Amino acid sequence: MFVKVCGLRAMSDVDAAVAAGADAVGFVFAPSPRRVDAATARDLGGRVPEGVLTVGVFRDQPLAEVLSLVEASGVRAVQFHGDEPRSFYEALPDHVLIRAVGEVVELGEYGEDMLLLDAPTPGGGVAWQWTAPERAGRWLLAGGLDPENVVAAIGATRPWGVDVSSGVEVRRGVKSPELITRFVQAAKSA
Ligand SMILES: O=C(O)c1ccccc1NCC(=O)[C@H](O)[C@H](O)COP(=O)(O)O
Repeated sequence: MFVKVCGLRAMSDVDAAVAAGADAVGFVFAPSPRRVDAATARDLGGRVPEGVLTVGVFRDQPLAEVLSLVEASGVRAVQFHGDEPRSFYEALPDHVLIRAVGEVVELGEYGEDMLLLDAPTPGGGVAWQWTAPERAGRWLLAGGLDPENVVAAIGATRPWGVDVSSGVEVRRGVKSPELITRFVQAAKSA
């Protein structure tokens, strides 16, 4: 089970995610209470071992801004959370690409490496009618997951991976190392 913890802003949270066995850590560059600048993402990403993916999260930002933040932060993966066209994906041939969608689409349509099936409001902490795509593949379930419900959610949809943000926070934008640890361990045990 691939586990991504998103919206990290503090070293203690990155360390907790890595220690618990997370496969990816996300830094939000889109407008959000969780937004970080490129220098912060670079510092946080520098704490992460080679095998853990650092992901920059964007939503409907201009391509020039995306490319500049990706370069300055050094993230190895990019997650598009808006209506970014295919050309945005084509502009990043050397990065792992995650396409966030609100409904099931064919994996790889835009050249993405993974799909992320999410609630309509990203990072909103609201569970939706979790549904699995008909075809298996590299897709992540997201939206309202937390340490208490992630095992059942995985059992119901059998995703390739899961992604969490609000469910490991004590308040919006403030993560809890303890909740991060519990979430990653629960997802890995499912
Ligand atoms: O987290 C945000 O504030 C955010 C803002 C704009 C675009 C994407 C954003 N987050 C994307 C994520 O990957 C979240 O982890 C995912 O939507 C799940 O969020 P949650 O329901 O809070 O667990």
